[in-house]
Amino acid sequence: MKNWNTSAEQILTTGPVVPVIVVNKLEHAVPMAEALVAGGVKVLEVTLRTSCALEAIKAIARAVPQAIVGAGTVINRQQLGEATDAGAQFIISPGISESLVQAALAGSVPLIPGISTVSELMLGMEHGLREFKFFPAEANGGVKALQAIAGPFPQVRFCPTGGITPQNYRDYLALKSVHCIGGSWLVPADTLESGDFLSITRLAREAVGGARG
Ligand SMILES: O=C(O)C(=O)C[C@H](O)[C@H](O)COP(=O)(O)O
Repeated sequence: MKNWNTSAEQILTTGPVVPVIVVNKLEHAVPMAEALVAGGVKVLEVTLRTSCALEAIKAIARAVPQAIVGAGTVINRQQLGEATDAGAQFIISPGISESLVQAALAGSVPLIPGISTVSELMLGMEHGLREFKFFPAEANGGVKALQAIAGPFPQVRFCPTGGITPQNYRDYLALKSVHCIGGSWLVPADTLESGDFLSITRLAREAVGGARG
């Protein structure tokens, strides 16, 4: 039984785009989150790829209550526990494993695992999950592949991620099976590194605006 304090659906239907973020310097975390929120993007995936990622999640959770901050690149039980303790409101994984799903089901925040095959999707569905990341979206066949995979499972919804760009994201959002998309282009490494938070707000605003149009 899931005992999550929110649902994966709630997270993925908050907005059309989820930035996939790599924070290298802790001091960037809060102004970056504020910049994204100012641009209309509330759901933030901070990847556990850097040494300050957990601290970044903690800082955003504390200082930017309008944001819904989650942890990405979570690949095992230990990281799931650490991210939840840091205040992550959801967990995203590039893939799916039995032990990660078990850990998530025993925890308090939603897991959105990555799948790239029908069999992985079925593994998640066996545990009652209905929301998944489709990763790596473009390399795995893009919109066509996702449509084919989703075909037999009308109740399942996705957040495609990996190779999504300002040029192709609307193609994914047009699918009924897609709640939102994930992308790193919303927080470019050099933009964050130079502290150009106005550009981050602009990218967020453009992405949200473009999704509606
Ligand atoms: O870190 C994770 O948990 C991942 O699953 C990988 C990310 O989702 C992609 O690296 C984002 O892809 P791009 O937008 O093409 O840069």
